[in-house]
Amino acid sequence: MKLRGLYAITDSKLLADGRLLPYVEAALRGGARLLQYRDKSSDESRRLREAEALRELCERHGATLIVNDDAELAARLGVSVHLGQTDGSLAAARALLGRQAIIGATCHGSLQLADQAVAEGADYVAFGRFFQSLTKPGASEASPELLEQARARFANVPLVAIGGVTLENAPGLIGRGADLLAVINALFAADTPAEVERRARAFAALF
Ligand SMILES: Cc1ncc(COP(=O)(O)OP(=O)(O)O)c(N)n1
Ligand SMILES: Cc1nc(C(=O)O)sc1CCOP(=O)(O)O
Ligand SMILES: [Mg+2]
Repeated sequence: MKLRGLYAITDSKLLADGRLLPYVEAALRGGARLLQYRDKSSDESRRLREAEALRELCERHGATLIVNDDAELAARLGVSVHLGQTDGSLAAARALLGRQAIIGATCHGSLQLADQAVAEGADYVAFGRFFQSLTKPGASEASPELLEQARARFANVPLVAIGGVTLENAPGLIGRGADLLAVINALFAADTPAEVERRARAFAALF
């Protein structure tokens, strides 16, 4: 499967009070290709329930579900995983999830971390944050030039750009080589599902 396009990431505050499923479905209708379930709580039964519901939505819309941080939950559901630098080893996740799963890795602003992640079998590498992020203001920074360097270095590895991505700054990231734009606030901080769908369509049309 070609990894390119809008990569929507859930947020437990923006998608509270019954918004999770209608807003995610709107993003998928609008063309999001990947969906990351990002929930930092320790409520295991709610996490399982929500992830199962998201898997069903993704299946219906031909999108790929990726669980943030938690390779065991991903294995339980038979889906994919995204791991940060302190979220466990990529090799262990591969052993748990098998060859079919997509395993993504956070590489911050570092080509060296990306080299390591690719050597350990990551299916994509994620760089960020490129801009001010309302969701994760303290995330370490990456420069847009880094994307160009990564593009030149990794011909066949999909590159994800994350952190403060908006419809305004997205074309510059794609122009520098991003294959996937990972977006939370600029997609889901919306008053209605219709607005989420409109934004997702606009992001998807950039590719
Ligand atoms: C696509 C994508 N890129 C980067 C991250 C950040 O991962 P991490 O550094 O582990 O931070 P948390 O998201 O777990 O707070 C991501 N989740 N997705
Ligand atoms: C989860 C996350 N990781 C980042 C990183 O740089 O690694 S930035 C980020 C938050 C992305 O949300 P928004 O689109 O609202 O800025
Ligand atoms: Mg993490």
